[in-house]
Amino acid sequence: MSDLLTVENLTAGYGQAGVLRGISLRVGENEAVGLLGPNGHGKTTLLRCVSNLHRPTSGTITFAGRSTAGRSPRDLVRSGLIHVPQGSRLFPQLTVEEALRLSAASSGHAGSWRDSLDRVYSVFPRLKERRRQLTGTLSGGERQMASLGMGLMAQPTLLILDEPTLGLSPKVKHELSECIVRVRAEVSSIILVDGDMELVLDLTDRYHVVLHGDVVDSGASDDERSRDEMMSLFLGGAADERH
Ligand SMILES: Nc1ncnc2c1ncn2[C@@H]1O[C@H](COP(=O)(O)OP(=O)(O)OP(=O)(O)O)[C@@H](O)[C@H]1O
Repeated sequence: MSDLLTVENLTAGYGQAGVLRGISLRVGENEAVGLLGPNGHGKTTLLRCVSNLHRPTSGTITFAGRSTAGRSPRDLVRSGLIHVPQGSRLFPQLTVEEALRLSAASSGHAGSWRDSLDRVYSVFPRLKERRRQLTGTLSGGERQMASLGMGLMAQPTLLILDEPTLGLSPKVKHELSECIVRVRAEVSSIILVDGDMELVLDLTDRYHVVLHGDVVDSGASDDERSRDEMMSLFLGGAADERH
């Protein structure tokens, strides 16, 4: 499988505080990769570096065969690297459909918005029902669907989803995860970060555990053996924090 994204020896932080400590990973074409790990260990920072929303201190990132260094987030969006951030904000005064169209236009796909819209509505029937509703009045789950839908409207090759189910009830989470299964059929590759380990493993092919800014464990997501080991890594990492 050829690589769509490679991250090599990446370091990054905020001021004097180092967060990423030489982390490396790769995402293949037609692959969904999950990032797992306790809060505050650098997953979001890594994703922000990949999208050039945060500048790494050292290391290299290659997307679709080209270095991302020095490229604007907008340029990366136009080349198919789409990041749906944690708690992403919508435009509350726009209807669902207006927000979806805006996403197509701002990512350089204004000409094909109708086809994209049909695809998004087939992935998220709930968004079709709500298409004339202002996004500011959507429920939490619907808001997440709209954020993911906006991501799809940008015609991603790599779709980065950071905590899509954060704060959702189990029922809504289940509905959203079914949508993510359908999203997978629409895009080449996905990086998924979520606090729900089972959900991440169910929706991905491979996983990495990120602890203290580095990958400490990786494997196939359907490998039962690793789940227990992962839990102890998590709990060990969280325990380190408290000491
Ligand atoms: N803008 C910022 N300024 C200073 N420190 C930050 C900033 N953003 C994140 N951090 C710190 O960097 C560390 C890593 O945070 P990051 O959000 O990357 O972790 P995470 O693994 O994604 O956690 P979570 O799952 O809680 O989002 C944390 O200690 C966090 O407080």
